[in-house]
Amino acid sequence: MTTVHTPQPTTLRAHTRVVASDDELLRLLPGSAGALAWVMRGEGLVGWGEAARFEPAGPRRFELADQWWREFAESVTCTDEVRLPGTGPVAFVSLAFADEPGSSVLVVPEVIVGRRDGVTWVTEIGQPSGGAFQSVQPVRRPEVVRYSEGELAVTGYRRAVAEAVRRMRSGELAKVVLAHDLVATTDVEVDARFLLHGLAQRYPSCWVFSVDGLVGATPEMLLRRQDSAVFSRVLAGTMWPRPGVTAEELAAELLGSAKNRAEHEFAIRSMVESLAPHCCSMTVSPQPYVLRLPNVVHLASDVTGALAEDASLLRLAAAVHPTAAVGGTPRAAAVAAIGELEGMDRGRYAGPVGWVDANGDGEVGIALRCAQVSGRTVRLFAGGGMVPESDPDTEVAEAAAKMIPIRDALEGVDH
Ligand SMILES: C=C(O[C@@H]1C=C(C(=O)O)C=C[C@H]1O)C(=O)O
Repeated sequence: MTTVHTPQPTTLRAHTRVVASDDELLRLLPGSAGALAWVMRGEGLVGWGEAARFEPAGPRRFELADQWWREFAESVTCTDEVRLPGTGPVAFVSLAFADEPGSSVLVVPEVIVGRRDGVTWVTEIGQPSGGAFQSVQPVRRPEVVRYSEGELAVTGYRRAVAEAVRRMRSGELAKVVLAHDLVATTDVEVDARFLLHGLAQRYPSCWVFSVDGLVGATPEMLLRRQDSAVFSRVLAGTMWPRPGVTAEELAAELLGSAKNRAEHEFAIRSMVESLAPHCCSMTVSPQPYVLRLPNVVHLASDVTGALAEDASLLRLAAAVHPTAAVGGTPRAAAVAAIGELEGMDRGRYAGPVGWVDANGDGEVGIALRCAQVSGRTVRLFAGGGMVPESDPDTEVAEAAAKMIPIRDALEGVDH
């Protein structure tokens, strides 16, 4: 079902102006409820309040989202004194991984504060109650965090991986990305800002995000569109630190691993093949490089393209989602196997998350290293790409390594 909450868009006005502020964007979020963010190294966008919301669902969710946003943005009377990507009205977006149930969300905040190349602006949409800048409520931290199994326990995940490997060895599939969940329960309602602050501090090379309770720090840029230029950072192929192995040795091991190189190749190929029809030229890193994070290292490749047509970010995202970094190869068979073998609803995990502006520009990452926050309950997700050589125990360890960012942020490690 698709639901809309658009309070008389024809009456809405948006005003963007420069503000003299060097406050950290994430520290401006006045409260946890409705906190919206897309920030890396102090730049990006934060938002709060709700001028409009749209919840598309099902296989047409991208198209419905794109259409709604275009119509909404056109109906807003905008005075933009800054004119940069992300100024004027913006929708924060978070789309479901799967077609069913496929609950996705677009939120247009009443207040957006953005920063790019040191320029800080505020956009007010409608008449924000309480004005643009509100007093910031103290950030709550949990004292107790208890973990329990989610919809797919570790034992079930190990079994799902073993079955996927069996199917791939019999030639049914080439790659499939499986995931499982974990539930954390805390003593007080989780403050999205507490997670965001911890993630931003420890993962400066990731995009920290918060959209409608989905909070995380993704290292993977699905697509950035700015005018006719598109960019993607594709990740696939992962190792994690072990005692006695230096960072250099780990990076060399990853680059030399045929299994990880094969996983990476599938992901790159899926991105290139689905983006190429929309581009007149494309370049791909000649060799993957190693992206080092505190918890894991990944094989990474950058893809850039020049658009051949005026396709919005959401239309392009529809074409490339899910890449074989989070789906598999062949795509349709992999998505079907994910539904069957996981037997859980991924929700918006592994879907596109980010923002779009009125020009159709914006950024969407893949919602990874994230959790769905709801009151005192936090549902964490992580997984990995399977190929015929995958080992179930190693895959269980990989998913555990990928849950570290959210676990540390929730437990307040180094806060
Ligand atoms: C599926 C996840 O990550 C994806 C899978 C990877 C892999 O299999 O090596 C690496 C990065 C991501 O594209 C996750 O973080 O949950």
